[in-house]
Amino acid sequence: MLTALTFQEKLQGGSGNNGDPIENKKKQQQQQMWIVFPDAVSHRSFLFHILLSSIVCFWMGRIVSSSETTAIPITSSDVLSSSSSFHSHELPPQIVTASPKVPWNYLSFLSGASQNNHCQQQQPPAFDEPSLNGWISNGSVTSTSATTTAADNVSKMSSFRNVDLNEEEKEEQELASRMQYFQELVVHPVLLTMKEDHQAERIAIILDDDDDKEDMLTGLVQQILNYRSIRHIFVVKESLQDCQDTWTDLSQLVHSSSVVMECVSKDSLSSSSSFQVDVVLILDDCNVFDNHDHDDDDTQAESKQNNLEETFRLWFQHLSPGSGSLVTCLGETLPLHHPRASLHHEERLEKIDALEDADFQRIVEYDIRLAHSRYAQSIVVAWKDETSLAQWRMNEAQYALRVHSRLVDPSSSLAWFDSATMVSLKYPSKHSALRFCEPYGNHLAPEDICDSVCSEAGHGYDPYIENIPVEDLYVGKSQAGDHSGRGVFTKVDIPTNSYLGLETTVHSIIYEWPTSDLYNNMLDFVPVFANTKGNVVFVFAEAYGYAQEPWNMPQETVMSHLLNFLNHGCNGTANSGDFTDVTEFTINLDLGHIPDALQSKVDIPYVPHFDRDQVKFDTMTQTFRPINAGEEIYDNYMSFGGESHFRQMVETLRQECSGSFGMVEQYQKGRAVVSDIRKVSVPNVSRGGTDEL
Ligand SMILES: C[S@@+](CC[C@H](N)C(=O)[O-])C[C@H]1O[C@@H](n2cnc3c(N)ncnc32)[C@H](O)[C@@H]1O
Repeated sequence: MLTALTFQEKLQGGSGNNGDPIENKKKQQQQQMWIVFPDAVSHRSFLFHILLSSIVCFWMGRIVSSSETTAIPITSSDVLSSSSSFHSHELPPQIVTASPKVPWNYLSFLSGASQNNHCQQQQPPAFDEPSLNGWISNGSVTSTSATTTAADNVSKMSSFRNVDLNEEEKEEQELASRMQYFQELVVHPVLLTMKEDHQAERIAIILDDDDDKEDMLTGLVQQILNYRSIRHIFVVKESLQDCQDTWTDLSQLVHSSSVVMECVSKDSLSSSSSFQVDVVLILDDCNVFDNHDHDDDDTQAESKQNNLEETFRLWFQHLSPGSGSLVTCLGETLPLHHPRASLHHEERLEKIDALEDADFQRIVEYDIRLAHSRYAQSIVVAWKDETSLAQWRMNEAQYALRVHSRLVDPSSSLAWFDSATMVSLKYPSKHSALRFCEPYGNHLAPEDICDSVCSEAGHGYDPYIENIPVEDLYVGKSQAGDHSGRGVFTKVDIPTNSYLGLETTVHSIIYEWPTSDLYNNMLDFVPVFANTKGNVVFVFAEAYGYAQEPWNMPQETVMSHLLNFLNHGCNGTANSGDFTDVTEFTINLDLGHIPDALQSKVDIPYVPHFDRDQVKFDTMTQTFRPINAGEEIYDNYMSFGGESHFRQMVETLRQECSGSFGMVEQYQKGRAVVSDIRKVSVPNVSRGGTDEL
């Protein structure tokens, strides 16, 4: 059993809380919702609104002052200052009955002070002044969410230019702004990319006990509370005693939701086997606001490394199976020429090593650029399972949908982060990619990875490799076999290692994994779809595309232009694409997995270079033999089924190379409908064909 102090239990009864967090959050929003008149609203109705609000507030004040609750002489500041000495027997009887564990800040909610604040919020702001109570969304309606302090931070930021502040206040606001930026960029990427059926309910935060970390912790909790799925937040401290300082602010944040906040000591954590969370944020090593680098001596560095491994392993055990993820800081991103860069890089890789050693299957990093700092902070996200990284690779609209559906109130709580920000974070920095293959001590990347991914062509396409434009190619009757249909030939001599039609392959049609997933589901669950015209999209991918699983989820790519018509070179006659020293007839199908040479993914957890360049690798075709003018260009189809259909792909090739009809050929000759093809053949198997030119 975990030793833990529960400061906040579900508030039921007295608070009007019904136990459903979404309902409660909505209810609170409704309580705090206020209307901002759009510019188009006439001045007269605006004045009318002020008048109406004043009358309502006046009467509300009368009602409140005559009620019992105003007898409680507590204001927000009273509450804050008395937090550590609070005892439940000091509560007025009626509230104790309502909820024995009610935090006393609930009293301020009931008190006149709180009601008055509510009324003040009803006052529409003057048009030429920044809002101090919320974030104006599209000039029409706005609401403050459960995380009012987050909205306060935003409004503080918005008042930078307009309000006459002294230096100290300006500095304070700037700090709040920077903090919120960091908090948003740490919390949202990981929560937004949790799998749809494994959204985060339980989350743990580890921060050290520096004074300035208290505000950081409060802000992180505010951001986390934005998520409808969150049920339980654990704050992990050295001892339970350490929670005392921050607890007042924190419990205030969750007071009206049914999220449970709990303080957990590190000791109790290591002795507990039942404690499970979906996400852990380990931010005690983040150097966000001071710019000092703490140089460790060798012994310190070694023990730090051992601790890291232990910590990560411990969290690996406590993370929920399937989708558990860990977020931590990787350190500053120093420029390559910086005098401390090597040492720094060594430290970064040690952390990555520790994560890999703790069994994390996929690791990505992204940079948070802090205006005041010389360099960026690298954040690393590690997942227990290898398919989670695919969630990190969605498009802007998909992220936007998630922001919309997962957050209670994105418009008032997010000042910096949105779906477009997420897109900008989904690729690791060039800095980390460049550094990855550099030899530092024992942290060399595996040699084959360096050869195939890092050093091959650097970033982008290699300027020293010749590109043969599609104008130099033509389509003719293939010489691959009787039923091989059309093929691609060259008008010019092509040297070994040339690119083919880069100018068109960059326009390849990529069915990203969510799209592939969608149409495969449609075919599985709505079989009639296979015989509709809509299925042409599927036929196109099946007949002319090739599969990859760069992030362990199958997706298809179809080349544009005439390169679509490249046929497979049977019996090792391929002269472009993947080079293999085995053929479809000699390859060992009992391997059970696709050979490394045909892999479209790199099977180690952390590969920033590949992550950045994946689309390039998937859309690029190069020759590996010289090809003379007039010769047919052959591809190597053996990898086209991806990992999941590797065996079926090779078996299909064996048949086609023995003279049987290929998929599109059957389709075009009317010998099969696609539903049959899907049954007898396999998804992603072969490119189509016809012998009728
Ligand atoms: C991408 S298409 C290639 C262009 C195709 N030949 C056409 O005319 O549209 C793939 C199809 O070509 C056929 N094909 C490719 N290579 C072949 C080969 N070596 N022998 C027989 N058929 C082949 C298969 O039928 C496969 O479905």
